[in-house]
Amino acid sequence: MKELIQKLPKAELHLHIEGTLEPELMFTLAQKNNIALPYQNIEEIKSAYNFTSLQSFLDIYYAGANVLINESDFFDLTWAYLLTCKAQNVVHVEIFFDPQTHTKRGIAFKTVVDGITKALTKAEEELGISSFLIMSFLRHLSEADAFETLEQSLPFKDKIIGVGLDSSEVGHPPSKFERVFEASAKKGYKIVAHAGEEADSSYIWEAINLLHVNRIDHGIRCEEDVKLVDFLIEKQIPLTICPLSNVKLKAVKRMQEHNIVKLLRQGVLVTINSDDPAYFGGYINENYEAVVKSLHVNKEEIKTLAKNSFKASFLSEVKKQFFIETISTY
Ligand SMILES: Nc1ncnc2[nH]cnc12
Ligand SMILES: [Zn+2]
Repeated sequence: MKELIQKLPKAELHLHIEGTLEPELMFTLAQKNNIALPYQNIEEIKSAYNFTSLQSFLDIYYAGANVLINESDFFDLTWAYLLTCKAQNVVHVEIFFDPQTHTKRGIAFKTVVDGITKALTKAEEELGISSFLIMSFLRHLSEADAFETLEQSLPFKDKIIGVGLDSSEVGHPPSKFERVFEASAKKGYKIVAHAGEEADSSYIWEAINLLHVNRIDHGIRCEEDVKLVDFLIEKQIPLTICPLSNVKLKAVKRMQEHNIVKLLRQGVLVTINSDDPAYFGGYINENYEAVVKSLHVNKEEIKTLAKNSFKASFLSEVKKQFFIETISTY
């Protein structure tokens, strides 16, 4: 199975580029940019990654992102991730970035976008990896703040395919951002949102009915509501699930209890993704392997998961079909 997972072409649809900051690069950039870290060495960084909830992770994740200052830092971060994609046969990526995490610290929107997109362009040319960029609004901040970010993004619209919603979920429902998502859709952005990761299934309904999402990020709490699961199946609204993340952040107790395979067998369009791989102990292949090990999926189901990653992507129908047919030959 490990060999099959490695060989299959895959797309990654739920990946926060700030969440690919490995401790080694965090340390190097901190020294280069003269940023104080609350850790003396790489071992101390790694041992801080013992999360009890989404918020306990986010506190450390935002502190880590403080080392990203220059365009070249964003380039190096993104390029390192793309090299891992190449090694794992990930051929298409749809990457999130959190503009507010950086603009709040005085880093220009342009610095962030230029650094990331230069790496994405190089990856297309040199590694054959295609990509789209999605900017996420931080839901713990205000609606006004999100509107300001939407405005800032407009000069870079040709580089950004869509908008998302992430950060602290409970207490910040999709309804808080209904108007800014409506404005984003009017500008032509595609729409995704984190929902039902920690918060209940009503957040998923809101993401569908109020934000009009193209897909749901996480969405694992859909299973609380049979009508919602039926709706996801009927409309084939994709869920971008991140198994290792869910266990690390205690959204799911143990991998053996994860519902991804149950949802897959019911006909939900689920995909496997890594979320913040530098923090959660694995990139995409390690997520597939963890699911195989604990949930006894068979070869055909693995292939379906890989096919789903293309089906749920923003690629053209022709490209989707090409990858789906290629996977069928394995
Ligand atoms: N898993 C996650 N949930 C919400 N916001 C995030 N930002 C980065 N990773 C996230
Ligand atoms: Zn996420």
